[in-house]
Amino acid sequence: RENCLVTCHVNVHPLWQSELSVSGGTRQSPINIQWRDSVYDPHLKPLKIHYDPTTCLYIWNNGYSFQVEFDDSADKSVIMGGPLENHYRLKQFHFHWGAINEWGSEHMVDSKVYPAELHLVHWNPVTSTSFEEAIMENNGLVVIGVFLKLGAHHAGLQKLVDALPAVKHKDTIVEFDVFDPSCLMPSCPDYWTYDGSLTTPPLTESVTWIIKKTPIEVDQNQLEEFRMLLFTSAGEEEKRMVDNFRPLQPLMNRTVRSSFR
Ligand SMILES: NS(=O)(=O)c1ccc(NC(=O)CN2C(=O)C=CC2=O)cc1
Ligand SMILES: [Zn+2]
Repeated sequence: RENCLVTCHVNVHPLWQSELSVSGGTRQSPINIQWRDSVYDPHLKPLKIHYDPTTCLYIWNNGYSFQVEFDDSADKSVIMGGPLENHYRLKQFHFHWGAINEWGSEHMVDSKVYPAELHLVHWNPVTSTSFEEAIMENNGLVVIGVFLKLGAHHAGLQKLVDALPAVKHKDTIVEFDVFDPSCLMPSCPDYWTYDGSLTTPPLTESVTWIIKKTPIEVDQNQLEEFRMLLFTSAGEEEKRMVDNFRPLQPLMNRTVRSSFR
């Protein structure tokens, strides 16, 4: 007897309903990372991360996700090494998640989807004079992707979760003065890297993606706090902020490199 559960999900967020893909895009994100097709690159160095917790400024709800913004006026919170030729400055981090634990991440690994994905967004101060300029530059940005899986309570994340009720509605903001996002990094150094794009408009093909192999664990309550946020502003009919991920994009003529055998 055919007994299958078809878990399908239709992304209805207006942003992706029109699924505007950059016309003629050849390096769009997110993608499904096929582990067996990724190529080990022995020249890839370990990623070096130096975040200064005092560069943390505030959290805000931008109508797509909640975002933590950093003071990027100096080389205080930077990453280097890995596939990078110079250092990149941390500008912001945000998350993507689903309405239920069965989906939510943007990238997938061998078609495995995670309940959520963290993006730490950095820009190249050597080739650009501002984040806004770097968005338009080829390889102007580096985004580190970290998968979240259901498991143990994440103490570091909880400080962030406790602030979410204050940014429930779109365009609300709350001060968030000291936070070290390296507490959200898995201890395993392994990553994949490939050339891609922003996953929300302007979808520019300016991103060197670094996707960590090992997920971090968060608990059910923490994921449910994400799902209490709203896409909508105060006074509007409430729309829960869930399923804020872009559908998979074609790999086209790209190779995903791995830092590990
Ligand atoms: N999901 S992702 O690919 O990491 C992705 C990352 C970033 C952006 N866009 C921006 O950062 C736009 N932006 C500015 O220009 C200034 C603040 C701000 O949020 C879009 C998508
Ligand atoms: Zn993102």
